[in-house]
Amino acid sequence: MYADDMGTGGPAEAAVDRPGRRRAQEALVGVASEPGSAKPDPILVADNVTRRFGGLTAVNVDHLEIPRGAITAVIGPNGAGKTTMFNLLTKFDTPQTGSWTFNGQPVQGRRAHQVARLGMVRTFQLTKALSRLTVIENMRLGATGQRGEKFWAGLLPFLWEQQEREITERAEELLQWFKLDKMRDEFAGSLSGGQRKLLEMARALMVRPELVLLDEPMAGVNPALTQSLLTHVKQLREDGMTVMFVEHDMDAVHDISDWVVVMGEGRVIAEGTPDQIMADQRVIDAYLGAHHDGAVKTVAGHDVAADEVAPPKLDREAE
Ligand SMILES: Nc1ncnc2c1ncn2[C@@H]1O[C@H](COP(=O)(O)OP(=O)(O)OP(=O)(O)O)[C@@H](O)[C@H]1O
Repeated sequence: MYADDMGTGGPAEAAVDRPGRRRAQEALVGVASEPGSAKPDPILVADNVTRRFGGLTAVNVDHLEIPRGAITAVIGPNGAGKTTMFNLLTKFDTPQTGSWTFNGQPVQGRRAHQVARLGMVRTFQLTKALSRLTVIENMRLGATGQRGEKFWAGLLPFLWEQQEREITERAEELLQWFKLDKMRDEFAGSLSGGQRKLLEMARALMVRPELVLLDEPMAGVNPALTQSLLTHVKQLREDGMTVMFVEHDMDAVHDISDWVVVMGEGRVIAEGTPDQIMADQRVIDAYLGAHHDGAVKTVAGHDVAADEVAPPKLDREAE
């Protein structure tokens, strides 16, 4: 895990070679580009997940497998059910039907904090950093559930103190990695929107997750911090983590993802590599292309009206 490298100046952010990326992409060679396709080593497998709000079916996913060690983007028009799906998978919401396993273990019957302890955590579209707590206090809260969870640690103060010390050390390391260490004692409310997104991601990592779900991590973040965020997400993959992220910015999707899941009206309507997805006529029709609902999209860093959007041709990440 990357935490071990962090004490010595942080992970190799500038690393040109990305074995994690190569591994993830090689593992996906030969995987069918179709909804519900089987993956060689899925970390998450979901079946028959439905969530209705009154008469509206927000999520209706027959089968979904998320490849381990890869970055999977979840894209789709507004209201497609992406956030609701994240809420369900991490038990922030309850479906009408469905079952899913994480690392082969059923998630049913567990609550959100227990799911986090299993190793699956999420961040939110609107950051949840508690503005009247300092940055370090927010980080320490991210470890909730670790603290005092062992019976003997609760009884023996020195064990508890040791755990507290470890939590603080990890928080300090993560803050350093995200370059938030100078803001350590500032109120989270005084951070910029982008810095709060970084804090949110750093806080999610407090529980040493294996799968991180990021809901629109780049939304509202200025270009300089966007790069930093993308670099951090790529580094998670290098450190062996699996990432799922909801994103509308197709540049970001193409830049960092190994696999793309497209949702429409609650269903998974397509899956594939970024190149396959951007050339998929159904996806162009449903989301990327002329029939999109008039929203403005970002292509190659420029905002254009949706009906001007051809399947984007974007520069690939430097190998
Ligand atoms: N708590 C709720 N009560 C009623 N309807 C809801 C609720 N949460 C979501 N919905 C509806 O479910 C549908 C899916 O919403 P969701 O937020 O999951 O979409 P999304 O794909 O994440 O959209 P966006 O890209 O705009 O964030 C929408 O029609 C939304 O209005």
